[in-house]
Amino acid sequence: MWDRAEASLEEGLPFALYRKPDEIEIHGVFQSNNTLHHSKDFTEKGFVFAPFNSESNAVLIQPDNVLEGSFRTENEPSTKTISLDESGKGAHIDLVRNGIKEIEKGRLQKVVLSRKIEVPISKSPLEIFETLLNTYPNAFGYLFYHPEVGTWCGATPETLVKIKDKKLQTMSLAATLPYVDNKKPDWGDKEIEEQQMVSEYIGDKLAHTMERLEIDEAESVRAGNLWHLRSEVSGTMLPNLKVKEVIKALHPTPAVCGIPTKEAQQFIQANENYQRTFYTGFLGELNLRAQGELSLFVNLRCMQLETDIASIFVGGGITEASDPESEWIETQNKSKTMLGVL
Ligand SMILES: C=C(O[C@@H]1C=C(C(=O)O)C=C[C@H]1O)C(=O)O
Repeated sequence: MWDRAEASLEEGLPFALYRKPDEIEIHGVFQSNNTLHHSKDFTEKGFVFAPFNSESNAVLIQPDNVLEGSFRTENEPSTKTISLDESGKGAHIDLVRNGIKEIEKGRLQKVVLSRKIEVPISKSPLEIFETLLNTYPNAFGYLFYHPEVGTWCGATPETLVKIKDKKLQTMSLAATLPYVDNKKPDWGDKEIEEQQMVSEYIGDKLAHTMERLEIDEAESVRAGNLWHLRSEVSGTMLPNLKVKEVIKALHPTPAVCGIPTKEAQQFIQANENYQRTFYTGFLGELNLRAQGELSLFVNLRCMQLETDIASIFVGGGITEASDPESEWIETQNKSKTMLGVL
């Protein structure tokens, strides 16, 4: 599979390699020509790669060749010290301040604001991906390539939605604290409320589409060097509900956009200093195992790889209680997930 991926990179042919959280199998979806396909309604078969902007088309890699292999994780001792760069601090703090002002004016309840960090790289995409798989066995790890889209990889802790036999699973994931050895996180009211907002939003969005819907209590989950708060959400879809409607209801959730969605989207578009493209979009398996079965993840803790440079994308949820300096530190901490594999 690795040779095949290497050859596809050389020949400019699209593919995706991925490993689901806590699994050992690696899957490869390879397309045998370089056409740029899109998914119209998520009934197609393949690997989907969708941008943040829900109005734009989702890219589809057609499964001309599907390969499976296993990957034995070697726990690579992390000898690396990650050096963080303070450039971009002023701009990010201003962005967060503007977000807080907008919330104070009553136009928004929450908005997720992000930035892009460019770093030089010397490793190949496959080398980076291998390190990523070794470093983050609990994440959804992927490497995506399409000559017209670019090369992306990531290790995301967040499920957008899984569907099988009309049973649906998703999650409300928000709030962040750094991981400290042998210590449980001590969540403040700001974090607890921030995550509850996401849970309530998902509940409201899905309620009318489900026969039954359960939202679990929030629990602390570790994602690399970070903690998050997560509630698992599960339900049974109404018989005639289409997958497209579920995705439309869920993407983008306030874990990556804000509340209300449209106003938050507009604020992000007008104020962030770059284009998110596929960061905070979603990706994963579409009808590959069975029609109506999918496993999609939110594109977080990710980066776009170019020949000598990687662009790492990081953001955080802003509410009225946010402190701009802490939000800057949070994005610095989040950047360590990808910096750690370069
Ligand atoms: C936006 C990101 O992460 C999201 C935002 C979080 C937060 O605001 O605390 C936590 C997890 C994710 O839902 C990111 O990692 O870039």
